[in-house]
Amino acid sequence: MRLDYLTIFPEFFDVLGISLLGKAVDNGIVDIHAHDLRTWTHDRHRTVDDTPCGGGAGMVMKPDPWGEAFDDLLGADPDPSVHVVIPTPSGTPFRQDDAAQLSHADRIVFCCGRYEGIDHRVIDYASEHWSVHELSLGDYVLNGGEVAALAMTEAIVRLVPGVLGNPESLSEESYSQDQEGLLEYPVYTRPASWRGWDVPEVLMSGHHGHIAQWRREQSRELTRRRRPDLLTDE
Ligand SMILES: COC(=O)c1ccnc(N)c1
Repeated sequence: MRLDYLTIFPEFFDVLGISLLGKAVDNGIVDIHAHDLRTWTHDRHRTVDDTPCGGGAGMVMKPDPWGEAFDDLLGADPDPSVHVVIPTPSGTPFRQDDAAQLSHADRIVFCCGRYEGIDHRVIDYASEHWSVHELSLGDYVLNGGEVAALAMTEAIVRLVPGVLGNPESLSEESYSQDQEGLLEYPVYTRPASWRGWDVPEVLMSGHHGHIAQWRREQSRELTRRRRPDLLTDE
């Protein structure tokens, strides 16, 4: 899997060389390239933004640098197997299913906008050539798409075979299919008693059936309280 990041702050993505994702890069499972969008500017000030047509506050990212970056990175031939991800507060919610689908992609290009956003014609042009995903992490605004791109990257890449040491752990996580899309149950480890709080007895019983039932009940109760929208049968 090759991941490209178009951004005016490429140093944001230095962090991807650390920990699990760093190992995935070392093992050749993932190939990461961060690009400074100003590479594709030609004026003395390396300008990437301009005033919004129609007026309004702030600045909009000019289309030209993006188009020239696409030309260099992807060429002009349409290829639906290339996924262009635009992190934006106006995107569709990024969910575990999106991470799962994108974990099968061979190529993902993250376009990290700043200011008031990217000239919409960039998205229109990309949509004619590649598979475009305008995705939001949640109902809040960030200063740029970089932090969101990092979060999406981690959610996606950890699902790629060979990245996680123990793929078994994926099956019991929140939102995983094996968890019926419910929130993950509370977890405990030693000591059995800590500052007056004890590990639930059932988890110390060694009775796998009872433990599995307790965990299912905990997941459903937690989901009912925090995310009733995830409960399909109620
Ligand atoms: C500039 O990007 C954002 O502000 C952003 C991106 C993805 N999700 C969000 N909730 C915000």
